[in-house]
Amino acid sequence: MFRPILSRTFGPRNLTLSQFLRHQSTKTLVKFDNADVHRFGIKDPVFKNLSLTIPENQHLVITGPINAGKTTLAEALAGQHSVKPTGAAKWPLLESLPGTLSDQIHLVSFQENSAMFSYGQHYYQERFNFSDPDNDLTLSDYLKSREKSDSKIAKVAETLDLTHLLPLSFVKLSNGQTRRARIARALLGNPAVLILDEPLMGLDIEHRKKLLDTLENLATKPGGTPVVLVQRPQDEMPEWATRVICLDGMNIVWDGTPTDYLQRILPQTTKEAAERQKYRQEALSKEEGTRDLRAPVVELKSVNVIYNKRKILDDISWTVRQGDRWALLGPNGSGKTTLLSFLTGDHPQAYSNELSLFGRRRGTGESIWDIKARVGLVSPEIHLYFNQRMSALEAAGTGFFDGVVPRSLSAEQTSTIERLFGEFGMSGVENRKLQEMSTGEQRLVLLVRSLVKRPELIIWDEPFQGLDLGMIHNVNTWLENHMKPEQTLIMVTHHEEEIPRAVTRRFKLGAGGVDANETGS
Ligand SMILES: Nc1ncnc2c1ncn2[C@@H]1O[C@H](COP(=O)(O)OP(=O)(O)OP(=O)(O)O)[C@@H](O)[C@H]1O
Repeated sequence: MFRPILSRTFGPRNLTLSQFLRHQSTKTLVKFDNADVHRFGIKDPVFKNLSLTIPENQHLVITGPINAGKTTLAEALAGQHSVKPTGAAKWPLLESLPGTLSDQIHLVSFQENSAMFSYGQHYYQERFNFSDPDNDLTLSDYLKSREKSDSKIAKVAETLDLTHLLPLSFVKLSNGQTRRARIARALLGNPAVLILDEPLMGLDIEHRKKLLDTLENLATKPGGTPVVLVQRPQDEMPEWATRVICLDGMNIVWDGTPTDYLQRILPQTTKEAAERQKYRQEALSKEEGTRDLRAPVVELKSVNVIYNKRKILDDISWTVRQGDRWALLGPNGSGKTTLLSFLTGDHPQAYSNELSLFGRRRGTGESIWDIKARVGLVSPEIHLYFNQRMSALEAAGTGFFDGVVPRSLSAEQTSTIERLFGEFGMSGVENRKLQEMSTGEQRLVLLVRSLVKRPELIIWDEPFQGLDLGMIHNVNTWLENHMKPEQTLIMVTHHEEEIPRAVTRRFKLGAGGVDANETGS
């Protein structure tokens, strides 16, 4: 007896006939066959004997810890590195298309890197100068430099929730808005293949979902664009991903389905979440009854910030006391960075609001530098100002002077930095240049910079961008074991699961800074 042909299965993967025929006609997007991948100017290959085949209908996620080789693999897939022997890397799907690989494959990186962005032409406080007209490069101009058609721009802007920001100066966009703008520009390029390196970084939960939905649409529609995502292990796995590759130490160490991948990491994340909650509750109950005795470090009373008739912060009141550890939360554009700029002395509207810092009302004679001397700050914006040729020691050392230009350091200052590098698990990093370091490592250097002068108030705005779980663990251990009880911490994150367990309080801004609320845990 024969089974009817339509109910028979074919091939090693037991596909139905129609699946089998589709499978047979599926082209290969890229194939590396025992390839040695070389970086320009470096003798030894960065990947040795790399064998990897990606069919066109596969939706690939590349993940792994810091320095695992994720970005290098993405660059290799985009044809940006030389490969030996000749012919060991092929892009069969693209062979018949006009142009070069770089015309067809767009690799967009979202890692902080001052060289990628013309921020240097601007001064740091410029963003907060509400009266500056929008006659700079606007978001609309920025998108037009890639695509002239207004209707195409309007469509992409709507998909990524950027429409209301089109007339605004690019420099005034919030961190998450800037990233969405860069993704919009990448989508407007209409590439044959799109590779995105950490696109979720800095996006709030709603916009992460929106972006993944947009990419799903792009990748899975008939005749869609193959999309490859590079992500941190702890990032959301898109439902439409069909394959996950894990790298470590410049090797592929795991290759499988998203379901198997999630099963591998789920038990660990669930256990950690339960431990965090328990630790926080204990810390909160310990301080019960004593908190009100501690001096206020920050007091905001009915603070308002309005830009061009738009209320960014609306009637915000908040008291931060010495030794508090706060998470400042809220969606992209809700005003978190604006609020923090009040606390670092950078916002011109601080004087017209009721604000006291370190027990002194703003506008009663102290300078910006008096305030900065008592505050240690890390933020994605500050990161952009660092010259990549600086060494880790020089970059961290600028924290003593509240600037971004290296100055000579005393032996005592150098040994403070060395001690902090050790406490953050990065001993021996002093002479490495920033440009040789991953984003996460650079961010750790800047975290050390924020601590060198042992500031009374530590402000970490999205400190964990680009950090892997091991590095986040090191920072948490530092907070628990080395932060002084009298030091105060305020940190911003978009990832609930990344809030260190030592951080016991939350202050949440709603869209437009309204509905601010305060919770103990
Ligand atoms: N000078 C300005 N003129 C007009 N609007 C501005 C100006 N500066 C900032 N904005 C707007 O203020 C809002 C708040 O920006 P802010 O950077 O404080 O948000 P955020 O909560 O830190 O966002 P993210 O999570 O994306 O970092 C944004 O919508 C931004 O576009």
